[in-house]
Amino acid sequence: MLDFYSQFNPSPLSIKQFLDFGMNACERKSFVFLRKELPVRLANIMKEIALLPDSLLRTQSVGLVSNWYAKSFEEVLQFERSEPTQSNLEKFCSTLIHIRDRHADVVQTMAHGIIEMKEAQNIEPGMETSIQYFLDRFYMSRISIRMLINQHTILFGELPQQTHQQHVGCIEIDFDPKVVVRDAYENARYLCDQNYLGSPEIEIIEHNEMEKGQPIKIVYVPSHLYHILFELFKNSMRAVMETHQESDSIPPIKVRIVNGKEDVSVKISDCGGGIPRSQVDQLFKYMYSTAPHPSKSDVHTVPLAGYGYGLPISRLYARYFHGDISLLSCEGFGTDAVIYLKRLSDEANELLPIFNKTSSRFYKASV
Ligand SMILES: O=C(O)CCCOc1c(F)cc(-c2c(C(=O)NCc3ccc(C(=O)O)cc3)noc2-c2cc(Cl)c(O)cc2O)cc1F
Repeated sequence: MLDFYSQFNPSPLSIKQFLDFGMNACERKSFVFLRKELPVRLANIMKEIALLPDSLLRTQSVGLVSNWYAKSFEEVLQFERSEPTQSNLEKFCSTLIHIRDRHADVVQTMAHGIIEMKEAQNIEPGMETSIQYFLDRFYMSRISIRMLINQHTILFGELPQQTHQQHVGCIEIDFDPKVVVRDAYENARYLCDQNYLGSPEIEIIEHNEMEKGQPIKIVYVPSHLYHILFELFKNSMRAVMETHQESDSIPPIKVRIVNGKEDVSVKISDCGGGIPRSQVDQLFKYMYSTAPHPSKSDVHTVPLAGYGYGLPISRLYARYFHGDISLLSCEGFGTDAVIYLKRLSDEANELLPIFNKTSSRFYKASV
């Protein structure tokens, strides 16, 4: 069955398609679409997992993740031919929730697999590139599968559909990015105060070149933008506090939100001393997570640094709907991080990895 479903390409949806479907959502149509699309997306990435270098594939952690995918694949397949009766629709919904919970810790578990592999043997040069290639595709696929599951379970799950018409599933229509900028800043600041007994202030400036004087509103997934901003604020605060331990005046973090024709850009500027140009690319690497691995500290002192996966995965969230993140550091002064989000929802298409001969040839070549 894996071979059967992996021969289909995943079908990318745009935010506009998510919206149009969600506005007058029909559970039966969603069920018929997902019972095919989810196995296609799962099978595509499971074929890539099987192509991983043995030293990684054989680790306990990757074995665990691989089993979760196989089990979830089987569970969705049970609905392949079932009638869309009310009870089957309910069973399908609870199966999706069960699958989402099973895969909650995939990121940490994969990170642990990389650590296990590093401990077991030294890394051949080509390996780092193929693991970077794989993890970018693997996490992008995971983001897309969780997006489909969230849309279905929010639209048709038990939870009473939120009355405020602003939401369609996890997409917000009339979304003010300032709200999530403040949210992410406050939460990062809380951790910063705990770690450094202080934190930089924030200044938010808006430029709406398209509708002068109007507040900037976008159609986006707030939780995705939150994930990106929380990560960037943590990094900025860490750099600023590390370089201003002694001095009593801490320079603020400046956020500029700009509404352009193609993109809405959110620039985060700090005076954290910046990093050497040669080190910037390392920040996006899964293998060279800069941060020391968090000790099993008690829950309320969540370390400011995670597994060093925050930035690469944040970039995937930005790229998922064809946006991006750019890091522009001036060593000796500070760093600008720019988040680009597609402004028009019909251009914001899912960016999905496709398993085919080219991608599998990549693995053979680089191992
Ligand atoms: O997720 C995690 O675990 C956190 C993983 C990440 O942890 C980092 C972190 F938060 C902040 C920095 C950092 C530094 C720094 O640290 N500068 C001092 C140094 C000087 C020399 C060299 C060198 O020679 O290599 C490196 C750094 N300067 O600017 C940034 C900076 C980085 C990003 Cl992505 C950002 O959005 C804003 C920033 O201000 C580096 C990190 F790596």
